[in-house]
Amino acid sequence: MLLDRKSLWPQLRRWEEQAAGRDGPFRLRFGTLFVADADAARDVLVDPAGDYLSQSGFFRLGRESLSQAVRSEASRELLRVLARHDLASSFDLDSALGEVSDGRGRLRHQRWGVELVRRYFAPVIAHRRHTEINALVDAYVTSSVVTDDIVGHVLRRSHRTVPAVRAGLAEQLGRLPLRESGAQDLVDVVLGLPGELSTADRAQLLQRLVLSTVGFTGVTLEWVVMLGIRHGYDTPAVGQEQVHQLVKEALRLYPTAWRLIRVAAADHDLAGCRVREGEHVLIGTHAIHRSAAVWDEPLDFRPSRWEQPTDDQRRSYLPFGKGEGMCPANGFAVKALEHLGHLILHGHRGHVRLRTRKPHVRTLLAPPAGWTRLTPAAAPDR
Ligand code: HEM
Repeated sequence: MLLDRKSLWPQLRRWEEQAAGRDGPFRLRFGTLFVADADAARDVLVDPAGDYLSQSGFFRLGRESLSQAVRSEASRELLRVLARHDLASSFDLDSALGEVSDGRGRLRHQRWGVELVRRYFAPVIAHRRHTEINALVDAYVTSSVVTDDIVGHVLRRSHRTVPAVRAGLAEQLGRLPLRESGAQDLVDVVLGLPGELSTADRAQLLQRLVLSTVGFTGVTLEWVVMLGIRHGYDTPAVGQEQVHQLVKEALRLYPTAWRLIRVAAADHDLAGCRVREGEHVLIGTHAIHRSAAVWDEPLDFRPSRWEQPTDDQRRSYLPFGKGEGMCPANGFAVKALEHLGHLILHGHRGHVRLRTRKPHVRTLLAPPAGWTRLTPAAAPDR
């Protein structure tokens, strides 16, 4: 059911329809509680009563999350690393686009965004001198992030190359000294994490950080560019503010992180529904973002709705989660998307060809299969 190779998009649409007809959380066929209401989602994510296990999608080893203290320190360190780099000035878009296009100059969906963002974030992920680590990160991005998390060809297990990549990263990390003068990249961040962590543990954490950094941002970039082209934003006249609204609206209608999962730590009530200890709760960000009770014409792609969002809309907007597990890099990710989105749309005319109209949903909610072609705008306008 949930684990076959197909896109989960029809399933998501069914859940959205079910949610529209209900007043509160409801159980899915396989028992998980589905939450499609912003207030209930906040109760779970912010969790003032401590009813849920403290979980992290990325700061974890296997299923075991790192302690909240370590996660907070790691998030702070991550933000310090991000602040050290001026990615906007060091990035060469044209050569990156050339490298990620196929032999016929096309950008293939469910792949190109991740490969481009991998290049954009290269100085953040690992310094250029870490040649081996960079080669392993590249292998991980193409084999596992694209294949497992976006396209989803593999059932349950990660791609067969993942253990070898992890072992290689562990070996490389084991050779590096801990930097005394503060972290410069994600390699330093994982090396500096406190606690009894083996190099294999640190390698696993590095992989998850690469997935969060590159996977989510890359897929969102594909949405921004594809929707931007379809709605006429691929013009030298496009402004930063328009791209800002475009990014916000892309993340509303197609939230890359389409669901957040938590496990109940104790029996309790949630929005009138009894939740049992150990039960899984799935917060359907996509359903919250498409609720007709909150958004006018929710299925319409309308960036102008962000000119004056209501309080209710602000509260119901959760593309980066909420509470202690919220994405620490949310502001940074939006800035990167605005920068890249503007660079691409301002400097090119685009053409999109889709093989299907339906988004592709696995771990991430990605654009439909197909491709985008970019043609540089006339020289004086660039
Ligand atoms: C559009 C891009 C992005 C989206 C949509 C996104 C989304 C999310 C979401 C929804 C969560 C919370 C998961 C949960 O509560 O279960 C999260 C957590 C996280 N994100 Fe992001 N993210 C993005 C970009 C980034 C980037 C660029 C980085 C790093 C530079 C990053 C690093 C992290 C980390 C480390 C966590 C775990 C925090 C913790 O558990 O304490 N993310 N992200």
